[in-house]
Amino acid sequence: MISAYTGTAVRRAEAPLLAEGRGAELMQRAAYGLHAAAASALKTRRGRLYGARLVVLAGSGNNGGDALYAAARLAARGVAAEAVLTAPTAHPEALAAFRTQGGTVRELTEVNAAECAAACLAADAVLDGVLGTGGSGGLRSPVRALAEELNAARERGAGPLVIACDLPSGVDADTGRMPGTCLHADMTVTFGAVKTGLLAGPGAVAAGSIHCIDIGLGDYLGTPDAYRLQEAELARILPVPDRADHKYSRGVLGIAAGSSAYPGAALMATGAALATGVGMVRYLGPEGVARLINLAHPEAVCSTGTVNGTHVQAWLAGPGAGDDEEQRRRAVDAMASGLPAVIDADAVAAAGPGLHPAVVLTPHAGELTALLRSMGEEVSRTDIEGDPVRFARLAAQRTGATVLLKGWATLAAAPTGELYSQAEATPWLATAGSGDTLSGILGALLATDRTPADRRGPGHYARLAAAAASLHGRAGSLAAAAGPVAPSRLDPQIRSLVAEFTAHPGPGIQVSSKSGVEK
Ligand SMILES: NC(=O)C1=CN([C@@H]2O[C@H](COP(=O)(O)OP(=O)(O)OC[C@H]3O[C@@H](n4cnc5c(N)ncnc54)[C@H](O)[C@@H]3O)[C@@H](O)[C@H]2O)[C@@H](O)CC1
Ligand SMILES: [K+]
Repeated sequence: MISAYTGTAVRRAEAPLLAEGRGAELMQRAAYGLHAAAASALKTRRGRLYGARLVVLAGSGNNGGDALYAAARLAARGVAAEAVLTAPTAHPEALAAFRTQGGTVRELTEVNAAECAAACLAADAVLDGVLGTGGSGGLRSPVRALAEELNAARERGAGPLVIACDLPSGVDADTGRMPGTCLHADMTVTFGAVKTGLLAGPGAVAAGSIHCIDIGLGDYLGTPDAYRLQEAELARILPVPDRADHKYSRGVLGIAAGSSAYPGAALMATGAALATGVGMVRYLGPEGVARLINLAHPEAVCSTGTVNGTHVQAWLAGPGAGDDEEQRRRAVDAMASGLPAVIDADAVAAAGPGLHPAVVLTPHAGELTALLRSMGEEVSRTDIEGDPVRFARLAAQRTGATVLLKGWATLAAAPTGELYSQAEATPWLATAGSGDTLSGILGALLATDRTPADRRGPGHYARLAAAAASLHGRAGSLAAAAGPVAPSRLDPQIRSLVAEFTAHPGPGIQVSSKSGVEK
């Protein structure tokens, strides 16, 4: 599992080490890791390191110091390195080390901005050391215009490899907010611990791949702010029946989804739940939809009954309910049943204060906007997309439910503040029906959850929701390898991932850190 910390927490952890006079040592560790990651990326890109062209953008702070020291090491290995100073001052020792290794230096001004941008665009790689955890507000002129040119080149599929030092400059390390322009990266080499701002919101989009370098803050970091599940946790969470099991003990999921207007949602949710592995699906809904379900999934047991008269371990309600009053009623009853329940799509609007953490609301940003407004919060969809950590946590805290906020990085927030972020999804999953399959996977994980009640600590349901988002994202990415994703055809990928994870728990993301990041 990856543990993430706010930038503020990382700075707090550094403070005692700085007080002991160990700042330079920490910076050398950071710079060494950054240089090694950059060297490896450059070798992959152009075959060899020697002769590569590098531009380092260096701001006035320690972030610029890290980048200059790393560039000095690269220059010592035969890289042609130029520094563009984005502030009137730069870390003096790092700048001297860079010059000693033959690096050339110029200061960015309004006058030479176009030349500096051209140098960046002609380089093999740009090291972004403009702002780190000490930055506030977005990038300012003239480096803002330079960043915009590099971002535009990236959009066209051109331009250099951009490697962010600690975090993409202009991203808020605590939250992932992007108050103005930020420089988008192909990879971010972050120090001490993964920052929450790299796992959520615009920061997660801008960061590219994340590499964490251990600089020895482990003992000082405290409680993480957020988590990302890896393969090992998925393997533990996915349901595996044992020999003593029968269909009821494995877990029965009640699904109240679909309507005569939207029957497909019920089909996709049921298919995904069966592919994830439940003992039984009990479907409640209109007879016409039930007939379609029985054609596609003969193992589902269908009726037109009520939530309160149906025995299950967990509920899934809302997908495709549309204007069907009976389905809406069932969603409300599922929320009030006291059982774990996934509440999706239109049914999210019926949520409000007084729920419990085993109720998992699964809105996208638009549905979360409506929910928060219904509780008196003045918020727009843009606000939520810009700062999803804050609003996912707020919605969980206001409702008492767990909130799974869907997006590029999907967030699962518990009412007690625990937060998970999963980003395995492919943009091909941004298509109608994706939410229905995600809700089916999550419904299955709730119904088959065998964690003893006294071990379901705070954040338990956020963890299950994150596991569902991860499995869904991975299934979508597998399917996308063969072309555009159709959520109704995702079941084989879900099944094969469940088989793979439950047979052979895979290794976690390779990270060099012992502190802040666990496998
Ligand atoms: N403190 C430490 O011991 C370590 C820090 N490390 C690095 O140090 C970074 C933090 O360094 P700093 O605290 O010096 O902060 P930064 O390097 O992030 O930048 C701070 C400087 O930028 C200015 N600034 C803030 N916002 C700005 C904006 N929007 N536009 C222009 N200038 C702006 C500030 O006035 C200040 O001079 C980390 O991100 C990391 O890269 C690493 O070297 C590891 C050790
Ligand atoms: K940076």
